[in-house]
Amino acid sequence: MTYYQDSRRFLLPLPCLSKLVKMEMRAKYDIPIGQDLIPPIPPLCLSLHHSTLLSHCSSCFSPLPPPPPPSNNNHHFIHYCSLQCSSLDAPLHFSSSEFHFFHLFPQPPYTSFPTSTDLRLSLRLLHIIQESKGSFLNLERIGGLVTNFKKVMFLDDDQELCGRILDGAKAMAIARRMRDGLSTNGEILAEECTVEAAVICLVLTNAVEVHDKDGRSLGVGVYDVMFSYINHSCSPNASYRFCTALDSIGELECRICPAVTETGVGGIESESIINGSEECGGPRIIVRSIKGIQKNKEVLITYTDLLQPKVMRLSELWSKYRFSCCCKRCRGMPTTYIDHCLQEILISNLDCSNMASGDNFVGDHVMEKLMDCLNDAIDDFLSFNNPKSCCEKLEILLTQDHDEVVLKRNGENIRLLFRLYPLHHVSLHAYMTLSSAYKVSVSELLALDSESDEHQTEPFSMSRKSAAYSLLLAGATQHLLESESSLIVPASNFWTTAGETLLSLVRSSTWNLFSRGRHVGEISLSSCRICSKCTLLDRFRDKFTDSHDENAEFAELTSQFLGCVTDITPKIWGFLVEEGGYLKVVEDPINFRWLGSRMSSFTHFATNATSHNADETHSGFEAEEYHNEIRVTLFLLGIHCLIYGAFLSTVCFSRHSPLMSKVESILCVEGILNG
Ligand SMILES: C[S@@+](CC[C@H](N)C(=O)[O-])C[C@H]1O[C@@H](n2cnc3c(N)ncnc32)[C@H](O)[C@@H]1O
Repeated sequence: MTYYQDSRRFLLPLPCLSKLVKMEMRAKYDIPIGQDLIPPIPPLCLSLHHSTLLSHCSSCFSPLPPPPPPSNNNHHFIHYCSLQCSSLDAPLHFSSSEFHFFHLFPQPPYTSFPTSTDLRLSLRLLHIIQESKGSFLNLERIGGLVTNFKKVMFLDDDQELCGRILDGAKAMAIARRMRDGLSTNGEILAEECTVEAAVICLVLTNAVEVHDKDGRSLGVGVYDVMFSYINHSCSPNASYRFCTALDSIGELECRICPAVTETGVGGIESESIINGSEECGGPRIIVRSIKGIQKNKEVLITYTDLLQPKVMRLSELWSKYRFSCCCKRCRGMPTTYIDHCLQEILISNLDCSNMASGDNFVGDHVMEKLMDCLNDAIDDFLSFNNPKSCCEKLEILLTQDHDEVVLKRNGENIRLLFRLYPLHHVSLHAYMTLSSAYKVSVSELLALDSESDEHQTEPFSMSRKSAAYSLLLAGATQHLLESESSLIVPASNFWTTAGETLLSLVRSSTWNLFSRGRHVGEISLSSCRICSKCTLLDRFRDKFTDSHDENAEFAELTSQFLGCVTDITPKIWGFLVEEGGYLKVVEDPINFRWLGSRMSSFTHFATNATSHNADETHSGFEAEEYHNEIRVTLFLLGIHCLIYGAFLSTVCFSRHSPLMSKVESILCVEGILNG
């Protein structure tokens, strides 16, 4: 064995540096959009986050009833929902030395990458591999799974990460010694915990966050090669979801198969591959096509947030997975439309057309400044429980000119005046945060005083803003989806949220204030005709079944939906944005043609904003009629958004998706579906 001496004086055995095998998954046949590609796969092993240890079963991840108050007798770190789960998982908890790890480190000491959860998962995995007689001769691939060990520990210049992995490996080794009744006093040398370090690298390379049906992260898991061989793309053709062991009944053929992309010494012996046990009660993973995939084409998922601009995606993929993405979206020359929008800023005091092509001096400084402002506002909301201040800061971030002194390549200092582009990724984050921060402010205000008229107008104005921002976010994502169809996953969430927010505005009691003394009876919204122009509701009632051509159905329903919302939105947008602020700049949240003309002459951006005083000429009975009409139109729009969001969720996550059930129950409450 060759030894390698690195700058921190750790002595590690240098693994074989030969060319490595690279694996991927390919489609066995032509596969249309919206198809499950593999049967649900059980996990190899799982670990709950520290924050969910008390609330969820450590074996099957199902929610537990609230725990009894702590006593001297119930000082357990992990809990189970049943005897069956306990008998399945407790032996691994003890024999992997996870139990001893908890006793050594009752409070999670490792908070950054690798976290204490990663280390517990690594202990479990190491034990499972040893029990299945797996080999540790090739530390680049253990149990069939790639570790990136050499890249992380030897070739990379991120010494901090390498140091953290070694610290974690030592902590694992101490827990394992304690389990074996050995002394834990002496210092553990790096060469004594090489295998532990390699398993941590395996976990960092292959583990996925496991979510519950509401999208909350419960813990992390490693799945076998059928999932772990799937590579990343920023323009993926597949998504994944989790289901319980009970949900996964029924036979499904595997439509994808492993393929070797680069062969070399140290290939994969089929007997060294480990598989998850069907007995395991933990969440299964299923992969699904979100685009049509041709036979023999590679199946790809995303490892990162696709609404980030290229530079942020590349940096995250490098720091977490140690590769430079060369997918078609990252390679695009010139930059793809979506990446151009996500990073575009509008400079008002420079003639950009006169800038030399090497003058890309704006990027990093400006991005950092914008991200700082965004994070500061989000902190006010989430850490300091001050949604109002968050909204104020974000409205300023979106509306005002920012200035920044930057250094040009030629050493010259230049003062830039710039503003966010409405489709910039910081703008999209701001819309998302504003929608929920206004919603929370409404509940807080109503909780204070819901009686007087005076106290109803402010929450009503905030409800309008919340609805407007959620519609703008969904519309902006749909606009980007037209050039990058893998955005279907966020689009599904955003349309559903927009639908819910619009319906909650429709149900606001403040509408009665517009009745001028006369009581506006609850207008029977459910009895108004839903829509004669599209088949969305009928298709929803059929649960989007019986399609003979999934690709064509997707295109058809999208076009029907866009046709309807493009017609409906201008009738209510003026009303939603009446309160002013940044929203007044947005001419239309669905059809972004206005961006072209408005953005090319930036100086007109703020001053030319459309005036939406839609009801200034209305009074008395007219005003009442006007508001009833607005309310019905908002309702109609909300229903369209909900149904389309549910449709997209069936494409990404099947007809049994949680969003589909949520929309079903909302439509039942609204009287549109029979319960
Ligand atoms: C979960 S594994 C995927 C399967 C892996 N290719 C293998 O050979 O087993 C993740 C690792 O695969 C590699 N990988 C995944 N997507 C990639 C991409 N788009 N470009 C380059 N390497 C990629 C990286 O090394 C990454 O850390």
